[in-house]
Amino acid sequence: MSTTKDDAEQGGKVIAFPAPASVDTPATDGSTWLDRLRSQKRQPILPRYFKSLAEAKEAGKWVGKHYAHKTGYHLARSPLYALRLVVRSPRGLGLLMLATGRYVTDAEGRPVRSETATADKAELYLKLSQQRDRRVVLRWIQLGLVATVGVVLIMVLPKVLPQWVIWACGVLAVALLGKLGSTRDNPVVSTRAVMAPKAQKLTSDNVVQALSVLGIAGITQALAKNPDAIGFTAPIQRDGPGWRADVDLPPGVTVAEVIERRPKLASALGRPLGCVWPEGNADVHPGRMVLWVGDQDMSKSPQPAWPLRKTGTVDLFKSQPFGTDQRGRWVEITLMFVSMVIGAIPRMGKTFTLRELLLIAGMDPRAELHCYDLKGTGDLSPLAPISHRYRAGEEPEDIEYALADLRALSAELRRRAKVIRELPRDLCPENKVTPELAGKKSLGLHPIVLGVDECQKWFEHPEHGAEIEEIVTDLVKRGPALGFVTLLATQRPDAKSIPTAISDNAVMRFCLKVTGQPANDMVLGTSAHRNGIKATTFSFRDKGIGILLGEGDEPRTTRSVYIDGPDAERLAARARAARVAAGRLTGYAAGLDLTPEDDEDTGTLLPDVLTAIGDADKAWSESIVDRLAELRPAVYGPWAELPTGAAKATQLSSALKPFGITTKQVWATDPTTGKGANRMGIKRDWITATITDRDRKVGRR
Ligand SMILES: Nc1ncnc2c1ncn2[C@@H]1O[C@H](COP(=O)(O)OP(=O)(O)OP(=O)(O)O)[C@@H](O)[C@H]1O
Repeated sequence: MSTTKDDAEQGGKVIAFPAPASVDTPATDGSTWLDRLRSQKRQPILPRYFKSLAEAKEAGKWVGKHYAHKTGYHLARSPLYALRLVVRSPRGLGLLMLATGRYVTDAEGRPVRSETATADKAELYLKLSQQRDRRVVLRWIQLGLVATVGVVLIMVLPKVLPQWVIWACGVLAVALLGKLGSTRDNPVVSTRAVMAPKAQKLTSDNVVQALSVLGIAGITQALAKNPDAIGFTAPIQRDGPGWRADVDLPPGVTVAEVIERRPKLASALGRPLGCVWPEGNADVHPGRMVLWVGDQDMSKSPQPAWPLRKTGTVDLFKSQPFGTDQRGRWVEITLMFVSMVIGAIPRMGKTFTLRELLLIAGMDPRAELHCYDLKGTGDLSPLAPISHRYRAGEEPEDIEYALADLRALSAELRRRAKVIRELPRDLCPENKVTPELAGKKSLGLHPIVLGVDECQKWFEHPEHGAEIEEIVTDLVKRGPALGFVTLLATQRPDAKSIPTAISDNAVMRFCLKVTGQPANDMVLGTSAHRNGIKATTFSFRDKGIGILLGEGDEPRTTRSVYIDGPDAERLAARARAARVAAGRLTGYAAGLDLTPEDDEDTGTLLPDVLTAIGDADKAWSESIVDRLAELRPAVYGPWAELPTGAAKATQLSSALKPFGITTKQVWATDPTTGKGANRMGIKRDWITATITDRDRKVGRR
């Protein structure tokens, strides 16, 4: 141990203090040249739209449309432009002749010559006059030559050139003269086909100035000591339809403090609130801020075309485009294995968001939809043609219906748990539903999506509220691993509307505008407001805009896709067609709805199948489906439209499954060819036995 020179003397003894170890590396930050090189982030060589085919196509389409619009705009106005050119061409001709006259007569030298026309500058005047005479002679000769060539051309060309060339030259001459005859204040093309947004450029001075007036002590003190205390880690640049600044806040200041003061920041920058979006970059440190300032308010900026709007089906196990962020980039959402709570004050886009999510789910033909519109206005009615269970309203019979469905879902949850438990490890390594397992019809592990608008009406129900809460809590807690997706929307997010056991277990949250911290934290989680995750800062104009939590680590401000009623119906029709093709049209959508009295499907299917089999003791499923369609076209018509016999058989098999009836290979004769064959079918006895069994159960009640 070394000692310092300042060794202290104590009671005659000399105590040796250890020399303070130097902890700072003197010259550099301690890193090597290679370390510094490695810590640098490489910017992509190619722009994003070159890397993804979809984005390249989107960009190409956009550019094409842009120029097509401009062309169309100007073409529509071309007669007006032509008229202006014709009217202005005489003035153009006059100006041309005037300019020629001035050139030939050397008018530009006149002022100098006049100035020298005095007795004391006579010699200079003489020189200039002689020069002018020579120049004028030369220019007259030039003019003469040009005029002669012009006259000759006018006389000769019409004889040698085709008529249209002469006309084209004439039109061109008039156009040039018309252009010459136009003034700067009165151009030929006086309006623009597209208007560029007049957004102010964002500069580092703007940013520093704005941050300095937010009243954050850490920033104010740091700037007082050092005007460069706010650092910029990259040049301020365009990023999508706005400006992006990568800012290093002074030590000790966090991005959450700035986010909390977003309205003040917007005011300091002189921009609308919907344009100013400070975000944290948690990958770096809590003081690294990405400040994005849009050209337009988020609620007004155009949203790119929703990729799912035109074509395609969906795999719920994969992420799907849900909305766009402030910069117009798609925010994706994976619905499998999550439950979701959507909250907002009325009229902010909660139902639209729920409907969009249910439509996404509906585009996966495997997903079984259970849709409940407790407001009762029919907002979810576009989903009815693809729903397994659907109800609008909160009348006692609606609640009875929902309860029966929930009890069935609860039983299904238990069945699934058993199925998963008993599956071999290699097929089900994580003890949860996988895409492969969901695709196996025989296992019945397809996604089940429950969507409830104004869910508080269920939980607050005086008679059944407690039971509903118990079942939904189970669906939210145990359901995700077993293929249940629960989506709950409410306009009154408090502990009564969505019981805490449910909201605490919802992985995904989407909070549109709310008015207070309790509602904010109810949807986005405890302390969200304190941590700067605030849906209270949205304005009443921010329809469909909310904070999305649960997809990735960071909260993301997201604007859901605007899908109105007719649009939703069109999308649902597409989804229905996909279901019909896959033989997955079930329940309400297939005309086989639940009757609450029996807690299970009764409908008329079994007697109908019996009628379809007729006197025979067995029949092929495809023949039964055809006869069913003749019997009740409105109910079974879509089944008979399936393209193949196998698809019809699958459809009938899934409809009979809830009754415990499994179709099997049966021998029958093809009525058209008269040949016998083995195909999927049903024996009469199976149906009669099931009906007898059911009647016995009902009689026992
Ligand atoms: N993504 C969106 N983009 C633009 N406007 C939207 C969007 N979503 C919803 N809106 C607008 O907001 C209005 C209200 O939407 P919605 O009916 O979903 O609200 P809500 O919160 O469910 O209201 P309530 O509580 O009364 O049912 C809609 O009529 C629509 O015009």
